[in-house]
Parts: sequence; structure tokens; C-alpha cells
Amino acid sequence: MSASIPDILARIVEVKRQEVAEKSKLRRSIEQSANFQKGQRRDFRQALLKKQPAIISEIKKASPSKGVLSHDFNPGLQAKQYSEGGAAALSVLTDKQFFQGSLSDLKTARATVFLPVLRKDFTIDEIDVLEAAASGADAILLIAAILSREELQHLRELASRFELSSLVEVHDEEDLDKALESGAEIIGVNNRNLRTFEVSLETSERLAARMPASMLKVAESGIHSRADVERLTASGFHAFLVGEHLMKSNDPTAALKALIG
Ligand SMILES: O=P(O)(O)OC[C@@H](O)[C@@H](O)c1c[nH]c2ccccc12
Repeated sequence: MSASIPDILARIVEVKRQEVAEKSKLRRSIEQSANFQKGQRRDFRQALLKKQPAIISEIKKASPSKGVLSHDFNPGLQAKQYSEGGAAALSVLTDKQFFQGSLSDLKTARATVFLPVLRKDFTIDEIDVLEAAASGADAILLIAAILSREELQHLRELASRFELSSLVEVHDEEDLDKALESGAEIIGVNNRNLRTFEVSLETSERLAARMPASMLKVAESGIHSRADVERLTASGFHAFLVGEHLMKSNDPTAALKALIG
């Protein structure tokens, strides 16, 4: 990994720390809304297990590596098209500054379909988990590279108290060991290195070999074709997180059907 490449992940986390400080002032009311939403969750894990291959279809207006992906961004319509194409679940980017997303995108998407929804953001604090729960998310993302083993475990357990699933994201052996030790039940391998933006499906293949057979394995990023899905299925992946390929398509429903085969 080259040290000269600007470390986007560190910059994002810096912004998240400022947001956490702001949001924490509203903790009592956020926690109250989180409690109200209990009993309303859609089972993310079961939804993935029910489909083969299970495609977690992502709603993402823009990204730091690719810029704006969709110029007529419409999260409700996108959700509907994904649902019609056979998505197992949705992933909605809620980060504002780097991905141009919002919690209201998540609410709109979820209200339009019956699929469980993953809140895709950079979770670093309890308040983020409470906020996801309060916003009606069904699952959260926990990125191993920005959390300690203890934090991973603590935030996952907090999520589960609010009936949310956690997708624990890893991108190398060190992350994976941490994720396994923290008791992760769903592990996603990000083929995109969040520090350098390099994408390689080999990352998924390499790390899958080190995971228990019973682990629910998700391959994330850089998936563009039915051949990619087949290749990763062969190395033990059951679910696939796909963003750019579907966001850039003129017909997301057809694009999704083609990935499913
Ligand atoms: O657009 P892609 O290459 O299909 O990737 C989707 C998803 O994996 C990617 O958006 C992602 C994976 N982990 C993240 C963490 C934060 C933000 C974004 C991500």
C-alpha cells in the first residue's frame, strides 16, 4: 500500500467524529425513536439466505472514487426497480459529505418496497447504531478497519439489542481475524481497498478460504457481470453487494436479473 495516496478513510472518519459529537446531544430522543421501531425490523440475514445468489443492491448517488453515478437520482424508484429485479436486500448510502446520501434516502427506499435495508455508513459510535435503529434500518455496516475488536463486538451487540443485523466488513487478514474474534455472523469482504481505491476480486477469494464454512459470506464491490457472481460463488460466497454496476444501468431491473442468471 502506497503511503503517498491520500487516505480517504482517515478523512471520512475525521468528519464522522465531528458528526458524532453533534448527534450525541440528541441521544435521548434518538434512543426513544429507536425503541419505537422495535418489532418492525425485516430480517436481513434470513432474506439473504432465502436467495441464491443473494444480491444486496445498493442505492448510491455518488462515491469518492467514481464521482456522481446517477444524475437523475431517485431512491424510491431505484428501490422499486431492484425489488422487481429480484434483489434480496437493499443497501443505502447515508453518508452526506462523501457519497451524497441521507437517512431520508433510506426511509424513502424502505417505504417503497418490502425488502430489508442495510444502512451503509461509517459507523464509529453507539449514537450511529441508535440513529440507524431510529431511522428504520434493518442492518448496519461495521467496518473492521476503523474499529477495534472490542468496538466491533460492542456495536454489534448494541445493534442486535435493537433487532438489527450487522454486516462486518473486512479487506485483509488482520480485519478478518478481528471480525471473527468479535463474533461476527455475517462477513463482507470489500474488494475495494478503502485506503487506495484499488479493486480486486482476488481479495474475496483469498479471504473466503480463511472463513468458517458456516459463515454467511458476502462479496462487496467491483462486481459487474454474471461471470463475476459465478466466480465468487465458486469460492463460497452466497451474497453479493453491488452498487456502481446497477446505479449506472439504464435498466436496473434487467441488469439485476442478468446478474442473478
Ligand atoms: O459500487 P460497487 O463497486 O459495486 O461497490 C458497492 C459497495 O460494496 C461499496 O459501495 C462499499 C463497500 N463498502 C463500503 C463502505 C463504505 C462506502 C461504500 C462501500
